Amino acid sequence: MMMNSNMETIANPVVLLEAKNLVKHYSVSQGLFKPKATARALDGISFTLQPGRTLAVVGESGCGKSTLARQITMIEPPTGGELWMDGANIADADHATLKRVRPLVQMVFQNPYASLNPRKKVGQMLEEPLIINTRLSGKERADKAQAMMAKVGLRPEHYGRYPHMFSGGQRQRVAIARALMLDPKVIVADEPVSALDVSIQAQVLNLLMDLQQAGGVAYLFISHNLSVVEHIADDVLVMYLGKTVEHGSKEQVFSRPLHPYTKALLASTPRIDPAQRQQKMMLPGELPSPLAPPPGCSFNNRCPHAIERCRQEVPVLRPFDDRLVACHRLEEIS
Ligand SMILES: Nc1ncnc2c1ncn2[C@@H]1O[C@H](COP(=O)(O)OP(=O)(O)OP(=O)(O)O)[C@@H](O)[C@H]1O
Repeated sequence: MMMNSNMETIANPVVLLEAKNLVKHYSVSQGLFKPKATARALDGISFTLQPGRTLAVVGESGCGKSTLARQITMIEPPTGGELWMDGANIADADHATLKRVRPLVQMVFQNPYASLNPRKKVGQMLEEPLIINTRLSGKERADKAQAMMAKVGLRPEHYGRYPHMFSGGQRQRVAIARALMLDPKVIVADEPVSALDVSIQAQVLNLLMDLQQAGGVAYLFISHNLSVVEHIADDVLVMYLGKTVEHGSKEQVFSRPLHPYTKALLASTPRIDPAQRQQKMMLPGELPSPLAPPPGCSFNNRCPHAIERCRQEVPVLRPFDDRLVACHRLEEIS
């Protein structure tokens, strides 16, 4: 976790991907004869990803996590901000640059039942990215696919099988293998274990961690499940209505959450360690619509500490206690 450019260079000189003030707005129709509204799905998100590290992005459904995934994987361009990867700002890159950089970021989706083509055998699915992006021979592709299958814990005979012949956990292993075929530097994993049985989740998480240790890939790990995040993350970015409210190391955020929203999220998560259990604090109300966020701090209508200033002034994300937090009242409530 880095606070400023000096610390960044000292702490870790290698930054694989950097998002600077990333913005994604969608124009939304409100019906006939009504002007279009703007949904601020991402409203100025910044972070860096380093090799071998996992940044978890957490927040309630609708806070903008999947929108962020689509920007990082270059599925759609952001409305504003910068996204630096391999020396290029891919938020504003030409076709040739995108073609070069795209293979460096791969995605693992939530549902391995939907993300794998039911008509293709595992071998075909693994070799497809190689056919498109490399000039390897058929034999070389098959060897690479088999080697990757071994890495993710699949057996050689799985090569000729279709997805329906696998369990959920095995399908997710296939999806992970496919994501790794082009040796990406970054993998965006969007709720990669939430569709799996709880008994299988730890196996897949451990596989992701082993692969990271062996190959140095960075994960942007999107999840609403904080128990899973506690298991896998190095750093945590908490999002609320398209904005970062808290961003720090997992240890800092989990052991001493500062933003009232982070506190509420953690309080609603079952913790194994009794020392980490907190007084239950339920979040009142629902996440406001990104079409009409409340003025001032977007969390003010649900925050137990909100004062008049919170209803008027947007809090900036500022360094506090070795992390970044956006709250006017930190000094009083921390
Ligand atoms: N293509 C789109 N057009 C209009 N609004 C959109 C579009 N995509 C996302 N949004 C809006 O942006 C906000 C963020 O959506 P997003 O799917 O990124 O949230 P999320 O945190 O990933 O939620 P979930 O966990 O349910 O997927 C939501 O209010 C959503 O309605």
